[in-house]
Amino acid sequence: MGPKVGFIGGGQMAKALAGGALAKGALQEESLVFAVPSAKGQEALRTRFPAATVVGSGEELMPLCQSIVLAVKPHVLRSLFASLKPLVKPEQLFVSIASGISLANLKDALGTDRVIRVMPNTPSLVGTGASAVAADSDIAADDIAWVTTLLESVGIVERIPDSQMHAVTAVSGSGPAYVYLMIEAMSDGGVAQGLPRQVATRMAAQTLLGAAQMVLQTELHPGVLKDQVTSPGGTTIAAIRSLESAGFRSALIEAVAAAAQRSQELA
Ligand SMILES: NC(=O)C1=CN([C@@H]2O[C@H](COP(=O)(O)OP(=O)(O)OC[C@H]3O[C@@H](n4cnc5c(N)ncnc54)[C@H](OP(=O)(O)O)[C@@H]3O)[C@@H](O)[C@H]2O)C=CC1
Ligand SMILES: O=C(O)[C@@H]1CCC=N1
Repeated sequence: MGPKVGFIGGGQMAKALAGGALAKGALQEESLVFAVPSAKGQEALRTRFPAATVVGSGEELMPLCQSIVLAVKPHVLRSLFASLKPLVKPEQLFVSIASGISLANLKDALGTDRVIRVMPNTPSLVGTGASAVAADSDIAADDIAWVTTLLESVGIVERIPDSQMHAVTAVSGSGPAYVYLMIEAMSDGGVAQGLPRQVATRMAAQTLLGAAQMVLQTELHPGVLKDQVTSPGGTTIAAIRSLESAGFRSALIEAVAAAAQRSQELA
């Protein structure tokens, strides 16, 4: 068994990352330690990860782990810094997934330079995550490699400067929610046209998946791919005309701007 990997926080995102990495063999369940305060949360983690260690607080977890993922809500993390800082050892690596807390703040609050900031997203659970990694230039190559390998086991990874974290949070961190909204709405449209709900949702979801794969695999501009679907005088251009008049593109651009602004406010 390798060095222990701790998760302070065991909610949606910690479970998505740990579950996805376990499924790909990038982490071993016996090496995992989770810290969550509630008995209910602890029980859920013991059921989900029976070979992992579950403790009640970050202070208990700290001495057990070599690498520690900070996976609590940003305001909770801020409240934990004072109790975690005295327990930090120079050999420990910290990986924060909390939105809105900069690398500089994290390093200052933890009293160590061995900090990497990551913005993952929930599709990591099924191996199709999109994660951005920010680290200062003095971070060891081994530390970056460990985090990158972990995240690549659950999806794609982009290295970005810390200053772009608000933008990435708005596009890929929060982005799955926008896509679920679109799938739900397309499904509603299908139901309105007489399709059974299950058929409509499966067709809508697979259509988004297929279109996304076309963008990633062909590397063609999305506009070129859109033109390939759009026959002159056909059904698709009728739908696009309707979407444009409803401000579909502008709504998405403004949604990303709103999320980025909220990320800045939370910082
Ligand atoms: N959800 C998402 O799509 C994404 C989230 N993030 C970031 O990930 C972080 C976690 O988000 P998410 O997983 O959604 O949050 P959840 O609300 O799902 O989980 C929060 C977890 O924190 C635990 N917790 C609360 N207080 C403490 C404490 N004092 N010590 C240790 N653990 C505690 C909770 O335990 P209990 O249940 O016992 O209260 C729970 O397990 C956030 O900072 C968020 O910004 C980043 C990218 C995407
Ligand atoms: O909504 C949030 O604040 C978090 C950050 C990115 C996704 N969920």
